[in-house]
Amino acid sequence: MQPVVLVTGASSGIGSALCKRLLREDAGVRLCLACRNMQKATATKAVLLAAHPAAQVTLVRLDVSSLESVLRAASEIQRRFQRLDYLFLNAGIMPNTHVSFKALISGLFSGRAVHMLSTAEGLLTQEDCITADGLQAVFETNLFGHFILIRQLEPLLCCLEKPSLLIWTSSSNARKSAFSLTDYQHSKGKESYSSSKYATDLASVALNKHFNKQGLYSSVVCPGLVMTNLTYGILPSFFWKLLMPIMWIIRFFTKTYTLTPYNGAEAQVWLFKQKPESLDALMKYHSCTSPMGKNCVESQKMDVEEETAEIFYQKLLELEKHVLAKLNAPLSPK
Ligand SMILES: NC(=O)C1=CN([C@@H]2O[C@H](COP(=O)(O)OP(=O)(O)OC[C@H]3O[C@@H](n4cnc5c(N)ncnc54)[C@H](OP(=O)(O)O)[C@@H]3O)[C@@H](O)[C@H]2O)C=CC1
Ligand SMILES: CC(C)CCC[C@@H](C)[C@H]1CC[C@H]2C3=C(CC[C@]12C)[C@@]1(C)CCC(=O)C[C@@H]1CC3
Repeated sequence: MQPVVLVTGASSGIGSALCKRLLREDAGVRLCLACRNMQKATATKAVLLAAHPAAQVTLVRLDVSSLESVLRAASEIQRRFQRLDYLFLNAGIMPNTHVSFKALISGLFSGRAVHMLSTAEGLLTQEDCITADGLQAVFETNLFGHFILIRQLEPLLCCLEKPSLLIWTSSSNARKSAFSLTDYQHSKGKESYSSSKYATDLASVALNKHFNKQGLYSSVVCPGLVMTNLTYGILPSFFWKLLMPIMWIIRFFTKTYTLTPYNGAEAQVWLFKQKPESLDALMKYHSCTSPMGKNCVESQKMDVEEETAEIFYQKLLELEKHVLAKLNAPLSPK
């Protein structure tokens, strides 16, 4: 049986490159692109089919920042497929971002320059907003919408005979100090992206604890710094083009400047080839690119405590109960 793979945010950047690479690995995969913009999704599908005319590529409309859309997409996916082998939780936003050039310049002359350039620690702030569901947009898009999707798709994901794998696109910008259990949506701070990505790491750890015995595994990847619409929202694309020679030089000091979506998808493609049971729940898998442009994957232990992950998971379940009751929707399966 050919694996069924669903990718959220497949219409551009890392998600779209991942789809291309998955078909190159195994032209028989049954690929479902879950996207909010059907025009962009159709264009991506056409590109995939041009390279692999016999490929099985379908589309499903999914806006992870709308619970109604998530519930509709989940029931459509359940109608179409009997199981899901891989679920790539990749859609993400980093809206209204400001770069602190003062921190950048002083950081460049400190002993932490390489760390700063690979994690963006202390460099970025965001202005977040509230969605129609009454949740913080970055939290709902990057984490909670995906969490509800997983919970709704449990019947397709939990099978002891054949394990399934969740693969979250996290970030080197995930930071413990940006996250708080008392304000896990990050409504008060200005680092909603860092907080949402740290929350992703916590959720993945907790999902492993609760679902491994049911045949569902979860892993986290970090694509490195990649030129996509997300990064073009931080600085304009012409600016990035000017910076390109500097970024190639930075590659001599850190392998995290993967720069292209193809390179950025390395860890996701690597995970696709692993046995879910063989993965370490506490590791983050990083896409890396050498100065010569050679790709590899490196694993690094996450800065996550299992007790915090469990408390956060219980909070996510409480919020799920609350929002589903508001929508008059049945609770996800136990
Ligand atoms: N670029 C980078 O340097 C890094 C990126 N990442 C992560 O990689 C992931 C992919 O981002 P990247 O490829 O860089 O950026 P892109 O902006 O190119 O891709 C983001 C994708 O997510 C989709 N998306 C955004 N909001 C929603 C939503 N509400 N519902 C459904 N889909 C949505 C976008 O859809 P649409 O095309 O309609 O906008 C797009 O397909 C993100 O999770 C990001 O945080 C992590 C580390 C570094
Ligand atoms: C190349 C430099 C001389 C100048 C670029 C400075 C900053 C704009 C960038 C330095 C580190 C970058 C970074 C990201 C965005 C751009 C930087 C802040 C990310 C936050 C993008 C999204 C992620 O998920 C992680 C990236 C970490 C590094």
